[in-house]
Amino acid sequence: MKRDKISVVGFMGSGKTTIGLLLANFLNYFFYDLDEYIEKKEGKSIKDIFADYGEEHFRNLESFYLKELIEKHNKIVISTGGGIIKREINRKLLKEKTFVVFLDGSFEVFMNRLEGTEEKDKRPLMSLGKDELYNLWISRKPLYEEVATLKINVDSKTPYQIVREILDFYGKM
Ligand SMILES: Nc1ncnc2c1ncn2[C@@H]1O[C@H](COP(=O)(O)OP(=O)(O)O)[C@@H](O)[C@H]1O
Ligand SMILES: O=C(O)C1=C[C@@H](OP(=O)(O)O)[C@@H](O)[C@H](O)C1
Ligand SMILES: [Mg+2]
Repeated sequence: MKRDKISVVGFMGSGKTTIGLLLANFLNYFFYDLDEYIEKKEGKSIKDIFADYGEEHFRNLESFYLKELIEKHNKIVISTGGGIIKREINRKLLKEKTFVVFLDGSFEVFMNRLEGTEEKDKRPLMSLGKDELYNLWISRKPLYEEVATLKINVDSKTPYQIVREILDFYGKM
């Protein structure tokens, strides 16, 4: 049976928020960006949650609200945050309940998209050094691969082209 819950995973700057919204519009599905959902529910920005309570607390909220969204809705696209695959329980949920789109690409492309923008300031982990961020990407890559139903390389493609590719595959399922 075709899954009507779609999740979008990938590293910071890969385009999850952008692509998820466009995809949901094409499919006429509900759209939730998990980071935005957490901010709304908690009345606090991601940046402040990290600063005031630390990353572990953010990860607890992330797991809780991912489960809530997946359980509550059908015909939904969920754009996750780049660290969603850190916890096994999240990976299991994504794999079992959603059609997972992994936005793959080059580290340099992702970093260039965020460099010098206010998008960078919103992401607490972007204050890590370049080497640490690169190591994070390398360590997470196999986890994105593990959950992926569909992997798309997003380098030098417009959001519209990426969504077309997803729809081509999803439509044939
Ligand atoms: N395919 C693309 N080509 C060019 N810029 C993109 C593309 N996808 C996203 N962007 C831009 O990159 C930045 C990060 O995108 P975003 O969707 O917030 O990524 P993520 O949610 O994965 O961190 C935004 O400024 C967005 O407009
Ligand atoms: O990679 C991560 O651990 C994070 C990515 C962010 O989301 P985006 O991937 O949408 O930037 C956000 O969830 C938080 O800052 C942590
Ligand atoms: Mg995002």
